[in-house]
Formats: sequence, structure tokens, C-alpha cells
Amino acid sequence: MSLPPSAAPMSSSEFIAALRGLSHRYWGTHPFHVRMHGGGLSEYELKIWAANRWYYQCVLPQKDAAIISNCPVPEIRREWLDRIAYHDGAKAGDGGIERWLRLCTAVGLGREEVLDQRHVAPGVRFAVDAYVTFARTKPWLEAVASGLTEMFAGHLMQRRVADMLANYSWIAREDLAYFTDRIDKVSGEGKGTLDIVVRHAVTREQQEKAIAALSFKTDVLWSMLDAIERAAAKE
Ligand SMILES: O=C(O)c1cc(C(=O)O)c2c(n1)C(=O)C(=O)c1cc(C(=O)O)[nH]c1-2
Repeated sequence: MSLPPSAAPMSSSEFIAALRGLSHRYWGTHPFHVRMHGGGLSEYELKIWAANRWYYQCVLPQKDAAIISNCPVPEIRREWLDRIAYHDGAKAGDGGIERWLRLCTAVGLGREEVLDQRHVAPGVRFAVDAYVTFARTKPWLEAVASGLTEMFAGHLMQRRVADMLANYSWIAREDLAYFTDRIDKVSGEGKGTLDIVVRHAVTREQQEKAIAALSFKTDVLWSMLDAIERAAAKE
């Protein structure tokens, strides 16, 4: 949408409502997630899901490092660093990435077949790489805004833990440590990101670009699940 340069900015509450209004595009309502939460996935489908999401988990620190490298504002860089440390951990064998591997093992994958990415579907690679390229090439504020899907993630993760425990007998609570550890963190990050975006997107054009960035990210996540669903249907 192209706006006249003089278009008035939205009020903060209008802007936030426009961002939150994209929740219907979020992957919580994707048929694959609906089936996962309802207990309808086979063991094989769960494996393919976990092995493919591994690729997303792996690149998140690179995406966040790209945001930092493009951002001239010290307090944003300082705040953002924590995300990289969270996923990578303070030392090897620590961190979010390791907790994701634990979930992979619980669904029956060997470490090796996750690490060598043999199950990663082309469409997942394409979508996830597009997210990293977005962060590398767009202004930092748009890249930050694209992470606002985290606003929607806390509730979904909370439901996921309950639904997976109820529906997949071979998965124990400890196996879901990635999610149980992440629920509060992701909700906090979502609030922090929204605060940054509202403070820094002050013109109408910046606001529209932030909305478009979040919309792009919902497409990334949706496309990932489309590709996972197709890859998992092959067996
Ligand atoms: O399990 C989920 O449904 C889910 C969704 C999202 C998201 O909405 O992007 C993230 C995460 N998990 C997550 O664990 C995570 O660390 C994360 C980082 C980001 C991001 O864009 O920087 N999204 C998400």
C-alpha cells in the first residue's frame, strides 16, 4: 500500500490493534498444528515436524545477530543480545537449541539425523532462509517487527504442552523443557518487542512497514508448516 508522505501516524492503540489483528494469520490455526494439538499426528509426522523445526531453531541466533549488526541503537543491541545467549546457551550442551534436541530424541529421532538436517524439506529451508535474509537486508526496525509473532506464541506453547502430554503417551513433561522453559520468556520478549516497535515506528510509513513485516513473518511460519505437512505425508 502506498501512502501520501503526509499521512498521519496511527495512535499507539490503533497501531497495536493493527499488529494484533494479524493473529488470524498466525500458525496456531494451521491445519497441521490443529492436528498436532488434537493428537492426530502419527509418530512419523511428529518426527518430521521436530526435525524440520530444528532448522528454524538453528538459524534464530543468526537472524538476531543480523538485527544487532544493522542496529545503531545501543540499548536495543544490549536487549537483543540476550536472545542469542538464550538459544546458544552459555556453553556447549546448554541453551534452547539443546532443549530442542532433547525433544527430537523423545519423538524417536537420532541426534545424528537431526544435526545433519537430512529431513529438512526444501520449502522449510526456503522459508526459514527468507526470514534470515529479511533480517540481514531490511532496516533493523522492520526486522525487529517481524519477530512480533512472539506476541502470539506464549498461549500456543502453553496449549501445546498440555495437548502433547494428553495425546502422545511417549512424550514426558521433561521432554517438553524447550516449551516449558520458553513460555514466560517468549511472552516477555513479545511484550518487549512490541514496546520497541511502538516507540520507534513513529511515522505512518514506518508503522505500515512494521505491519507488513509481521505479515511477512506469519507467511514464513505458515509456509514452514505447509512444507512440513507435505513432507510428513510421504511415508
Ligand atoms: O513454538 C512456537 O510456536 C514458537 C513460535 C515462534 C514464533 O511465533 O515465531 C517462536 C518460537 N516458538 C520460539 O521458541 C522462539 O524462540 C522464537 C523466536 C522467534 C523469533 O522470531 O525471533 N520466534 C519464535
